[in-house]
Amino acid sequence: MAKLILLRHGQSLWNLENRFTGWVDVPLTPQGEQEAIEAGEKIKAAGIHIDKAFTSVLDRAKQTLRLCLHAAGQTSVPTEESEALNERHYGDLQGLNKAETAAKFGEEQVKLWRRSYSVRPPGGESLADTAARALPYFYDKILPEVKAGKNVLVSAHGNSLRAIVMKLDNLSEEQVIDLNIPNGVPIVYEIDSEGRPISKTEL
Ligand SMILES: O=C(O)[C@@H](CO)OP(=O)(O)O
Repeated sequence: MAKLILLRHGQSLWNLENRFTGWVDVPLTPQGEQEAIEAGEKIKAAGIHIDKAFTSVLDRAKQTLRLCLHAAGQTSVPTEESEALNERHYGDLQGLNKAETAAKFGEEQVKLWRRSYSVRPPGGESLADTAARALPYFYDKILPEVKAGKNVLVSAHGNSLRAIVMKLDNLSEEQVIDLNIPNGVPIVYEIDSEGRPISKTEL
C-alpha cells in the first residue's frame, strides 16, 4: 500500500528563539539540520522509497527536504513546491516572542491564536484559513499521487500539517486544539487506492 509521509521541518532559528514565525523565511538551526538528517536515516532504515516530494516555498521546509532525501540516499526525487503548504501566516505576531506575547495578552488568548481552529491572530490566518488553501492543494495535487500507488513525502509546517492531519484523522475543532506536530518526525500513513488512511505510525 502506498505511503504518505508528513514531515514538519527541523528546528528553525525562531523555534529556538521562541518567536512567532509564519511566513518569515528563517533557516534551520544546526539541531534542525540534524533532525532533518535523522528523519532521512529513519526513512532509509524503514526501506521506504520516495517516488514524489512536495514542499512549501519556505527555506526551512526546502532545507529539511533536501537534507532528509540526501540522508535517505534518494537525491533525484521529483519535487513540487507550493505556497499552499506554507506555515499559517501569523500576521502582526510574526517576529514577536511567544512568552512575551502571552505575558501581554494572556495565556488563554495566545492559546486561542495558536491552537484554535477558527480564531485569527491579528492580521493573520486562523487554522481554518490555512486549511482553506492547504487542503485543496492536498486533495488536488498530493493525494492523487498516493492513490496512484506512489510513496509521497510532504515537507511542511506545524499548522499546514495540522490542517492535513485534522482531515486524515477526522478530528473535531475541539480535538485539533491538542494536536501538535513535532519537528523532524516522519509521520507515515498507509493510504488505500480510495485515498483512505489505513494506518498511521511515527518513525
Ligand atoms: O511560529 C510559528 O509559525 C508556528 C510554528 O512554529 O508557531 P505555533 O507553535 O504557534 O504554531
